[in-house]
Amino acid sequence: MPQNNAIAVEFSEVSYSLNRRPLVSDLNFSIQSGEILVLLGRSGSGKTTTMKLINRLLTPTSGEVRVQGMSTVEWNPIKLRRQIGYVIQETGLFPHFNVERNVGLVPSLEGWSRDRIHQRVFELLHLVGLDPQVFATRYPHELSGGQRQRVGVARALAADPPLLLMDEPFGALDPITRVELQREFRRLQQELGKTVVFVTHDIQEAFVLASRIGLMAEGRLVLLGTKEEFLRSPQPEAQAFMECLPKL
Ligand SMILES: Nc1ncnc2c1ncn2[C@@H]1O[C@H](COP(=O)(O)OP(=O)(O)OP(=O)(O)O)[C@@H](O)[C@H]1O
Repeated sequence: MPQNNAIAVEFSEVSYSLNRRPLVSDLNFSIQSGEILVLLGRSGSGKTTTMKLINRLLTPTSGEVRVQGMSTVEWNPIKLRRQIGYVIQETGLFPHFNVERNVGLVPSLEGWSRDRIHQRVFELLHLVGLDPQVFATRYPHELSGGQRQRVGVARALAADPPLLLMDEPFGALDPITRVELQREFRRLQQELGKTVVFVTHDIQEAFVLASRIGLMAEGRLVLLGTKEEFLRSPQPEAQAFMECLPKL
């Protein structure tokens, strides 16, 4: 179905308002297949809203978001979301399902056989660095925060979606586990070649992960470019973020 192999997602003149108050405005940008686009911005700048416009948790007030060349409002929302893995800070794991059932959820909704699901879950747990023999039967409350995030990533990858949306997935972790997961995630992404949109307000995380950084301020995309372009930019919000770097 992709009409343009190079472009996974395209925002065209997109604005979204709630009670006439614009939450994001005039978004015009494309996400290339296989890149990690990091949306960076301070709290309330519109990052999550932008993300939710991709998987149609929100629809634009004006303009169009195209996924694989087709407007999100033309997609069947269920089919659209099956193309898109979603990882959020709280992971959204079901507390009464063990790890195997949580990771195998989408494949089971898609009608895979039990054997195939079992095999896939074990493969994915390996991939995210969890021993399936140890973790498959555990429940979310029996895991550390970092382990839960790994399960969240495994679940998002389960049905092999081409696109991953990750909203502050490592935000609640201690700094060492966080850096570890960032590095592993980057390696995993290179290996699997997924397109990733990653939301953070941490400039260091943006620099570790990004193919390109999209900087948001007050609901607008004020800069979109490589790390080098970001470093050279005179844009005041980019400068403000860079001033945070030495403190780290
Ligand atoms: N359901 C809602 N009702 C009212 N205002 C909302 C709603 N959702 C978001 N907003 C407002 O929209 C703006 C953008 O929110 P958004 O969650 O996209 O920001 P963000 O950059 O992801 O922030 P954070 O880093 O704190 O998660 C904020 O001012 C927020 O208060």
